[in-house]
Amino acid sequence: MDKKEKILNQIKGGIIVSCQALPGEPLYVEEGGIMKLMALAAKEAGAVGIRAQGVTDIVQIKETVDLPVIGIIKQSYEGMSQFITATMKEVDALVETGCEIIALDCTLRPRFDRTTINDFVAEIKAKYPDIILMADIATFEEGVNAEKIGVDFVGTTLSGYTENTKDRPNEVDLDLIKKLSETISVPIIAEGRIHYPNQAKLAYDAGASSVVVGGAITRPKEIAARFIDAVK
Ligand SMILES: CC(=O)N[C@H](C=O)[C@@H](O)[C@H](O)[C@H](O)COP(=O)(O)O
Repeated sequence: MDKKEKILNQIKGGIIVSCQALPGEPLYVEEGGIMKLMALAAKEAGAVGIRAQGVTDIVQIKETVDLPVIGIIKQSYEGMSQFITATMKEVDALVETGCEIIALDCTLRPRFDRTTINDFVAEIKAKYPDIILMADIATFEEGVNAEKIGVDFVGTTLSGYTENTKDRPNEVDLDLIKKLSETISVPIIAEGRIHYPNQAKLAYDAGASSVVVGGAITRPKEIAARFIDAVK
């Protein structure tokens, strides 16, 4: 069994917990320390993988739990909408951490340097032939394109967060999961706006191979707000 197949088997059918806090969020600590504990809690609960942001958190999480890690680096660049692992600089840093999968923005939005996502993925694969990539996409067309350029997983992460998808309901995009899973053969990772356990189940019913849940587990401010809004 090759590395990719092994990871797919590890994460298939389970819950990957996204453990992220960015500067400005209550659980963000520059020197880390919090997200590795979130990852430990996730692992003890039976999570099959972790998604994490930034070198500090990824390294600490890898020292704490022996689960496959999907690594990203969020970095904004002027004049560019992409901010999840947007350039080779972030890919290089993620490879260095040893995270098993690297996720990157694979939307078809224009890029600041006038390159295309197809060129960028080709460049990454030429530099790191064994790399395992997850494409974070927002639309069906982007998922189809991501398979064509040879990514290993397609994630619905960005549905609802781009100009042409911002009107979609604030919940998991089951239609996108279903349509993609009926069309492409690359495994689909359902991610984004899964707030309740039954939505994770519905994502599987729609054809996902794996499911990422973030804020509903690891962002207490978001969870508290949901309760507070409900009783207003
Ligand atoms: C759009 C964007 O920047 N998404 C990020 C991607 O890594 C994270 O902020 C999300 O928490 C993650 O995708 C999990 O989604 P949710 O927290 O909704 O379960």
